[in-house]
Amino acid sequence: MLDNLTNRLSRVVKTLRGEARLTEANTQDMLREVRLALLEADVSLPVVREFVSRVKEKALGEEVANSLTPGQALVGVVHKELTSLMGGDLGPHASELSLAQQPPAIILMAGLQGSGKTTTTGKLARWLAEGGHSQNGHKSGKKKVLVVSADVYRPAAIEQLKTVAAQAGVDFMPSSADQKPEDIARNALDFAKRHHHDVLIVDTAGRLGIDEAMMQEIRALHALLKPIETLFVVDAMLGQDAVNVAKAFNEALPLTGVVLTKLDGDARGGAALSVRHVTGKPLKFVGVSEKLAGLEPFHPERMAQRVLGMGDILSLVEEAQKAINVDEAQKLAAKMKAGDKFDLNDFRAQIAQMKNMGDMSSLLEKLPAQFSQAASQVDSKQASRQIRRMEGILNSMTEMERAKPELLKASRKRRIAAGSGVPVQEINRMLSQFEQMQSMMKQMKKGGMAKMMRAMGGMKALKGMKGLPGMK
Ligand SMILES: Nc1nc2c(ncn2[C@@H]2O[C@H](COP(=O)(O)OP(=O)(O)OP(=O)(O)O)[C@@H](O)[C@H]2O)c(=O)[nH]1
Repeated sequence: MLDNLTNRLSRVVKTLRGEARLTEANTQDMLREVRLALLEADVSLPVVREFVSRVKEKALGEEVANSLTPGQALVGVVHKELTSLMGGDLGPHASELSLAQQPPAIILMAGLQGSGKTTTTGKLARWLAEGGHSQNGHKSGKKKVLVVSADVYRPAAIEQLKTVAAQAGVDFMPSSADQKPEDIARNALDFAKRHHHDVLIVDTAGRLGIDEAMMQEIRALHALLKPIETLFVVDAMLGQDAVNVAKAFNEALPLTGVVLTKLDGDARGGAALSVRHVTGKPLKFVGVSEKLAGLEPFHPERMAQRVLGMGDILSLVEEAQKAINVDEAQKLAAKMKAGDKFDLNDFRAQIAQMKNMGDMSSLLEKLPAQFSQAASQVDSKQASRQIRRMEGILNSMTEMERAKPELLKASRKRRIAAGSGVPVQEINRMLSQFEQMQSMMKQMKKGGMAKMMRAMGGMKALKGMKGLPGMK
């Protein structure tokens, strides 16, 4: 469901690295991606518009300014709004079935032909009989369930319900095509009362499209039975059409909830959000297979998390902050391995990567034990300052100069000093340190080098570099 939202958001989170906070400008891309993802998933346009504007409002609001990173803040806002769109705003138990009625609690099933009404009746009966139901978050035990079909137009429908009732292990009330739907309902209710059923589920006739006769019939059944739950069953594959069907049923009947079936198919899932939005009624269940066990209670929060692939995105946010460019890191490592070709251009690239990985202190914390002792003696603030100064120097040099710093004349060094705001002595010191480092590299054993590379930031990005000795 809504796979694209995860993908698109991941991409946006990546581009947000390095941004200090969410602004009108940098959220624009994100909002466009969210919009596209929802439209691709078949969510209807008005719903998309409203959702996007809510995310925008929240993202630019107060809450975000104080949060850790823009990426996290953003995903947080989308998650919250998605939960609310899926029904989280209706309260924590809105998705639960309500059965708190003098038994039998009656559930009326409504929907188009082929939407999965009969199958869902069987699934629901089984689920209740097995004690899957909970009230206010607490399990409420196994139920004695009776099912009946008021579909007098299609005798096969009655047979079908009989079969699923047997599979579900619940009681089935026979009915026949020559009876009136209301008589069937009355008889079933009477039978359920006499036999102390906790729940009576009434399956109704479907039509190929919305027609007035069908609506009247189900309204009459509703008036007679006064069900505590009137569930609208809708096929997720209907896509945009689901909205119109949902609207018609919602106007004809006081629906209490929605069951979205066939979510296991090619359905893009967006219908769920639209239906929820146009009816204002909670999604209570989703059908995820043809089998009787294929029914899942709907949890807005969990579904939103699943849609967002929350774990993945959050770890991606962290990854993005480290912002290690894998290609770059591999190139550098290859050069360091060679030992001699590592010049100031590479050094500059490396500094940029280290900066992206976060401040020095957090970087040092990630070092393995053998390095952390030395690291603890480093003043990380000072180190960060030092790195910034080195970067200033390197940025003031040309690429050619960085490749062959030994050619730098004194007059040129003075100009670099002026350009970077760092005294000439410090430039000289840096250059000679770098020279030492280069010769050290040449001498260093390859295994030792690999170890050092791995230590630098616990570089996940270097994982793929099997070629280096000492690398796993
Ligand atoms: N894959 C999948 N198939 C489902 C699901 N729910 C129902 N189906 C299938 O959808 C088809 C129609 O389901 P029915 O339960 O017969 O539909 P109905 O709404 O009762 O149709 P009528 O009785 O004609 O009004 C059947 O082949 C079911 O097996 C589901 O969640 N997933």
